[in-house]
Amino acid sequence: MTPQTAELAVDVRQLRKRYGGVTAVDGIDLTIRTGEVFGLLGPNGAGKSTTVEILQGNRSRDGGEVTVLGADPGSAGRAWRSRVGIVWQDESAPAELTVRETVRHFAHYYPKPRDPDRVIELVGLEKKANARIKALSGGQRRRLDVALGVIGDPELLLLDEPTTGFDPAARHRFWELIRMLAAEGTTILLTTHYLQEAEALAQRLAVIASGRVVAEGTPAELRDRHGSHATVEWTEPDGTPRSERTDTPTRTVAELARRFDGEIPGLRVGRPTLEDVYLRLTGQDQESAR
Ligand SMILES: Nc1ncnc2c1ncn2[C@@H]1O[C@H](COP(=O)(O)OP(=O)(O)OP(=O)(O)O)[C@@H](O)[C@H]1O
Repeated sequence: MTPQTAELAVDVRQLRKRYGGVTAVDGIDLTIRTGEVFGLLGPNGAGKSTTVEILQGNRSRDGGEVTVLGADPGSAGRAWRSRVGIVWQDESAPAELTVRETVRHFAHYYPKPRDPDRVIELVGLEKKANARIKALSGGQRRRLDVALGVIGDPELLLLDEPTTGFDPAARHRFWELIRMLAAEGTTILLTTHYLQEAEALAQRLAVIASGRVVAEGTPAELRDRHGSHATVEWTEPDGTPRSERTDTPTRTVAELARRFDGEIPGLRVGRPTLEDVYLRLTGQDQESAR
């Protein structure tokens, strides 16, 4: 193994997966460095879940090479599994058990688990520690799923849409948890539909559409590379609102300042958001404009 590959927690080359006549993953390359938080973005049906399931070793592939923590997930054993944290979307934990009983029960599966009560607190379920699973709300249930994903103190955490169904406070609490795990050195891959979430958490992102990577980089790189124009908005003295798309907003503002001889009424300079870039990259900007 070269030093470079040793630094990679996930190394995917030309991954392919078909379901009958449907090509779900069409030659994806992905590298995730050890200790990095990596976001996988893409519209419904882009191939995100399929990719994550292959990385987890829960789905076979039709082509390509996949290395996760130094092993092929298709053939890796139990010791490898205990190093990878997975958050299931349909966890079949027994509904009659309480939250604390469930987390303690799952802790037994791992050689070096985290403290169950600490994990319950981390996901914000301390007030529900003695509640039965069947009495949890959907969002509380998802938080329990996250608790079960991190109880084994994994080196790599694979999260497929972890915050779907969370209220805003729970989402922010989850972000804190991810940041804390990342600060402790956990490598994290998460798929999400929330651009704000990707931007808040991920050091690098890949955008996939129709089973292919259409862009990869830091959120700032994606914005700079794929969303060049800024928009300058102002109001004319007769009250008419005006706007101009430009690559040189500073020059536009300077010209306006000269013309207005001082304050420019209604001045706003907008840069494309990651969401604008994402919609363009995935071909959804035309769709949403229609
Ligand atoms: N078990 C399956 N059998 C047949 N087709 C499947 C199966 N799982 C996924 N697909 C198809 O493969 C493609 C990729 O699906 P996948 O679930 O990986 O996308 P996704 O990016 O996770 O979407 P979403 O954001 O909606 O969860 C879709 O066209 C989907 O219909």
